[in-house]
Amino acid sequence: MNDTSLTLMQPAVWRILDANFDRAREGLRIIEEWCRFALNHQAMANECKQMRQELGMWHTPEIRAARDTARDVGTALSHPREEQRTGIEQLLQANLCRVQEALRVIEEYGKLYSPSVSSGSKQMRYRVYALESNLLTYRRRQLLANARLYLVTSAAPDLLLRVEAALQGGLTLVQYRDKQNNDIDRLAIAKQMCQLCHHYGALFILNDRVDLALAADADGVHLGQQDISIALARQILGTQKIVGRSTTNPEEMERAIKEGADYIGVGPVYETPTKAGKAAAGLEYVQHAAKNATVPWFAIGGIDNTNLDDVLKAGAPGVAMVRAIMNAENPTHAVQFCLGMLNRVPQVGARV
Ligand SMILES: Cc1ncc(COP(=O)(O)OP(=O)(O)O)c(N)n1
Ligand SMILES: Cc1ncsc1CCOP(=O)(O)O
Ligand SMILES: [Mg+2]
Repeated sequence: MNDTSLTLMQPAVWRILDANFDRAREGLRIIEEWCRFALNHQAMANECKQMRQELGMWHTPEIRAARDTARDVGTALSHPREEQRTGIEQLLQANLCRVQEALRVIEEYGKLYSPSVSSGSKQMRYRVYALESNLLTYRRRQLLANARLYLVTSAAPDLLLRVEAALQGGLTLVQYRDKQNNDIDRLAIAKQMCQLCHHYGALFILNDRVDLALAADADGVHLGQQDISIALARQILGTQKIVGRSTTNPEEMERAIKEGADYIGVGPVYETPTKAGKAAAGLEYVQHAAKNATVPWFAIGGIDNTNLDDVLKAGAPGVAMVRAIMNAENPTHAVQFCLGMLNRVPQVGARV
């Protein structure tokens, strides 16, 4: 490019850089506020702050002087998706994308202005990708730590409608458990259920199958005692996904926690046709877990509104249910009733 065309082009490049320095800083500020005031996460808030300050140093007076908002034809442009935010996940995701796009623009047009700014913007974009992963991971673990009610699904002709009804009741943790369908149907259902859960800000866990959990981009997998190791599950899913393990006695609990389970199932508390042939572990094991579990845990097995109070009195901070919700006439009301009982009992000790 010759000097003349470069000189003619320069103001336009400065305007582009000016707009994108602003976009990147504004987006980072929005994410920083959530990290600071909602998550109380100083490290992530500081990471946003440091990147904003670096962008401020690159945003020179000559670039700012090129601003011409009056003649900016883009100020009148909009899209419905820019106007709506259905939840905090979508708000954060929209601003993370905004920052990443702006940094990509700065990287490209910066090549015509300052190679160091261009390369610096590229490095900063990777920091924003890492921030996005860390934010998502933190959000998953926060949701898991705060979950009191865990729906484990069973076969139903209106499965997704029932799960949605349960989510509308305030459910925040769902496990898709499917012992009948072939893998093609399982994966199709898993992808739909995952999308549904995320729309409601809930976690989606897949039972048994790490491969399908990976393919469906589930938030995690639940492993039984006969399933693969947690280490192998993490090798396949990555370290940012949730891995749960079933336990029926103190030895299995100790082993599950030692191998790094993010949460454990404790049960079956009572015998249940949903898992026929499995002996009940009883309330004694719930009491043992209440005294000894050092990770989030959920009592499971034969629990419904007739015995939930007993399970809570035994010390369970959270419960997993299949029939009590899946077979309920109104899953929304069933979830609301159980959450009402669960939330009346303060969570004893940290669930993290
Ligand atoms: C929360 C929770 N706890 C225990 C189980 C049982 O899982 P598993 O032992 O793998 O048995 P199946 O569910 O595969 O029959 C669970 N699914 N969820
Ligand atoms: C999957 C599983 N693991 C232990 S008990 C159980 C099933 C619980 O089903 P329900 O809540 O209908 O008794
Ligand atoms: Mg299993």
